[in-house]
Amino acid sequence: MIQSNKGADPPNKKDMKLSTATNPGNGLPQILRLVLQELDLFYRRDVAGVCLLYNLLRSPWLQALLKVYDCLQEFKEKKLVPAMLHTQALSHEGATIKRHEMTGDILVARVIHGGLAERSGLLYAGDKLVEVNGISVEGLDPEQVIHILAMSRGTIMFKVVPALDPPVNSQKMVYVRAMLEYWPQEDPSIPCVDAGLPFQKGDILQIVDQKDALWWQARKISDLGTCAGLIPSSHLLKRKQRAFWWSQPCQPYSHLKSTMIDDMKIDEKCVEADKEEFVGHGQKFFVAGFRRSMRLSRRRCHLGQLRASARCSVVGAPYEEVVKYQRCPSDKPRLIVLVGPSGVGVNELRRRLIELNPDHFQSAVPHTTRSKKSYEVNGREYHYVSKETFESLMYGHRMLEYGEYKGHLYGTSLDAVKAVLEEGKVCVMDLEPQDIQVARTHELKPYVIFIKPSNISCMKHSRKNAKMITDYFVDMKFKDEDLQEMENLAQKMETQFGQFFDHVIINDILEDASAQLLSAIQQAQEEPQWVPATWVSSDTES
Ligand SMILES: Nc1ncnc2c1ncn2[C@@H]1O[C@H](COP(=O)(O)OP(=O)(O)OP(=O)(O)O)[C@@H](O)[C@H]1O
Repeated sequence: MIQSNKGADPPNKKDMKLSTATNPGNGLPQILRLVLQELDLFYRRDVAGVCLLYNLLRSPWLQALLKVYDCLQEFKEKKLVPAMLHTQALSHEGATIKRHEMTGDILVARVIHGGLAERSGLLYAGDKLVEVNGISVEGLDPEQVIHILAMSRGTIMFKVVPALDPPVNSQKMVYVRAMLEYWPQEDPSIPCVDAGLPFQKGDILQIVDQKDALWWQARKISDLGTCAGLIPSSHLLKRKQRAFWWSQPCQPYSHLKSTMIDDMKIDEKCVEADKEEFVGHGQKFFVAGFRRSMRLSRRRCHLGQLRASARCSVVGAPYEEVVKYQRCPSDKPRLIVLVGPSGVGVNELRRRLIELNPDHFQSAVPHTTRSKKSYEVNGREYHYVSKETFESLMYGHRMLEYGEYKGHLYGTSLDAVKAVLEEGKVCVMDLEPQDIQVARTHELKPYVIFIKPSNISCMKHSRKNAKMITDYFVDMKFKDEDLQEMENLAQKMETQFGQFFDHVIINDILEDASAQLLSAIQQAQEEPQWVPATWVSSDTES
């Protein structure tokens, strides 16, 4: 990084000399002044034609041209670039330098967007650095140049030979969602650590410069006032990802502890009947999608997948182009997806939301291959289908999620979700994090809310009377290890899938979390949000 202008000292004599390109005592302007004095005498005597000549020579455009001529003369004599030296100082966060591999010249590698160097318009990538504060940099390493800069006080003067063709930034501004995190300090390949921009999964970045194939310049949208920083280009990150992938031994993912114990037998009596209903506004509602068997099947099926996807997620696109999307009131509502570790309260929050306004919020009716019970109605609790039908939905990619429980298949179809949205209702569903990708289509435009547990000491208090459902017991009190496991799983979900979360709610006080959920859903439906660019282009197909 070029460091300069450390103090607020006025420009020194050298600055002044360098920044004075023309000497008013010499050159054409001086000759012109003398000619005008002569003409003035004739003008007063009213000699014919003198008035015309006098006005011509006094015209501002001629004066300006002559000044330019004088500047150019001086430029030619000094062979270097006094015009560049008019700058008093460069920003301390303005440019990076490098050594040319063949010539050994010190070149400006890049000018950082938003820094003083860029705003001054006086320095461009490719410019050759000749002197710093009168000291020649010829034959020096970039580090030695930085050292000279670090030792300098007050205004710093650069003498540069400009690049022949300063690059023109004609690129359009692009916004991306970071699908991984990046820490410049941990990246030995970054050309200038100080110029690096650290970011987290899910951060929205404004890419301001993609001229370099390997290193882009970007800002976080939460911090647009600052100057840009260096980030690895998509191409470079993919290369790094591939290298990382091949360097990893194939692990059985023992670090992701499963809550599922496959070989234990389930006590049929413990997992009670599927029937669930609740009362709201003086009416009895049957709420689909809350069946215990359904939730248990989902959990059993997907805990295995969470392990498998740990490796797959490494090689996805590092950046996803995003645009601001504002839903029109006439558009279908966006799908609301709740994600969270088992027991955190996803179903409790969803149930409360629907109870609050069942005409506005609804769950999708799931499919099952188990037989219908006497009190159930096809299409109300479940869509009852044969195994063949279910499998054809699965293999035809018509299922957003599915799982097997006690020999029966359970799942939520795309059509069931669309049916709710087409009624103009907000469909609220819970998904395992590895299924979010399947739901991310321009048709559903899902808004993903991560329900996160609060810390264990808070949960011990808030979950005192709470009951959880396991494979073996229906209403079991939370033990300390259950809370610990919930916290661990939440961390893993965030680490692995945080890039897909549009919003995070910490479920500590149930009433607060419910209110936050309601307001987040309203924002998702009514306010502009960043969504993948492919969701809003006119010719997009999901
Ligand atoms: N903030 C909270 N304070 C107190 N109790 C809570 C809170 N959130 C949820 N609970 C209770 O915790 C228990 C588990 O919640 P819930 O069934 O919603 O979990 P879940 O995330 O849907 O997981 P699963 O699908 O495994 O049941 C329920 O008894 C619920 O009432």
